[in-house]
Amino acid sequence: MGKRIVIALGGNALGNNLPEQMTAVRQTAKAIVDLIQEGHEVILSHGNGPQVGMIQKAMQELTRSDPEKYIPCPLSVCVAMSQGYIGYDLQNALREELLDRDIQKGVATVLTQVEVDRSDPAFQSPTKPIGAFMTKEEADRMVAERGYTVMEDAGRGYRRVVASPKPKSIVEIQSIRDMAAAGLVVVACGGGGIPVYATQGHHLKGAPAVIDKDFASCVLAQQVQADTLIILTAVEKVAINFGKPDQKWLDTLTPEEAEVYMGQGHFAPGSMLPKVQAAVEFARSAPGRSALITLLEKAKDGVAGKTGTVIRQ
Ligand SMILES: Nc1ncnc2c1ncn2[C@@H]1O[C@H](COP(=O)(O)OP(=O)(O)O)[C@@H](O)[C@H]1O
Ligand SMILES: NC(=O)OP(=O)(O)O
Repeated sequence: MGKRIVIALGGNALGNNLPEQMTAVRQTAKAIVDLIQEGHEVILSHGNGPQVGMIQKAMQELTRSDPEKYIPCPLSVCVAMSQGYIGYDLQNALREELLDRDIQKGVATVLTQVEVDRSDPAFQSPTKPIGAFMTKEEADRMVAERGYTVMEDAGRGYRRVVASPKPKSIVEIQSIRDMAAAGLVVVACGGGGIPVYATQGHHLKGAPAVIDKDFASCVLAQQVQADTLIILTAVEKVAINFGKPDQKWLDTLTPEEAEVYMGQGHFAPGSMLPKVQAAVEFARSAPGRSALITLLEKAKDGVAGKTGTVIRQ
């Protein structure tokens, strides 16, 4: 029987630049349409780290070129632009793949706002890497010239980091539910959602942050009553002792086991840790719910129980 599945797409599903994204989304669309063809209802979310960094840098260069003509562009607006641009490529790749297989199904991207807490301590300590990788020298220059906060990102180089508050609720959730109920493939909560907080009355104000897409996808999966949250990334399974001689790939994890491993530092912060945290929170949110972490091209096998790491009670 078909399941309702929320799929969070990681960086390798989108690539790091415009041409890479155009190519990557074709493979991504094939993996997703495989699941749709098997009768599953799919709601998609995706990351935006490289893309939002690129957009933000471009907007900043514009302002630097003529500060009187081009006023600074808030980070929340850059997130909205990244949702539009990534949604555009995903929508088209999915549309094409569905038509090629004679599946009559619409695809729609929802520009999604996600509420955060204005007093979230994350605003005071940036942790979310965005944009391209830099050498130590490039990073030092950006700190001096632009006032960036930079961090070393999992042994891969230096990146700018911005605040990443926790998602509380999804503003457009009813529209997402309605569109999914109407049979559309919905792309929502891209880049973790446009971070906003409530001010006076019904007004929502954009926040200078990038929400983690795995945490936002967990909220989305709960709020659409999904059966499964699938986090697609660059590894087939989650490991303990990752990258060490005694590395061990995990087929299943209970929330309790995951907590023990988290406490022992097996999952890297900013990469595997938020995925495992999101998977645990979803698995615990209601009986019968499970999360799967696997490779994009293994999504179908993972849903069939043949591979990936499954997190369930
Ligand atoms: N314990 C672990 N098990 C598996 N992968 C891990 C682990 N710790 C860190 N990783 C790394 O985390 C990466 C996934 O994180 P990241 O690349 O940030 O995700 P995304 O796919 O969302 O862009 C994997 O490709 C792997 O290199
Ligand atoms: N917003 C977000 O989590 O993006 P990445 O997955 O690209 O880091």
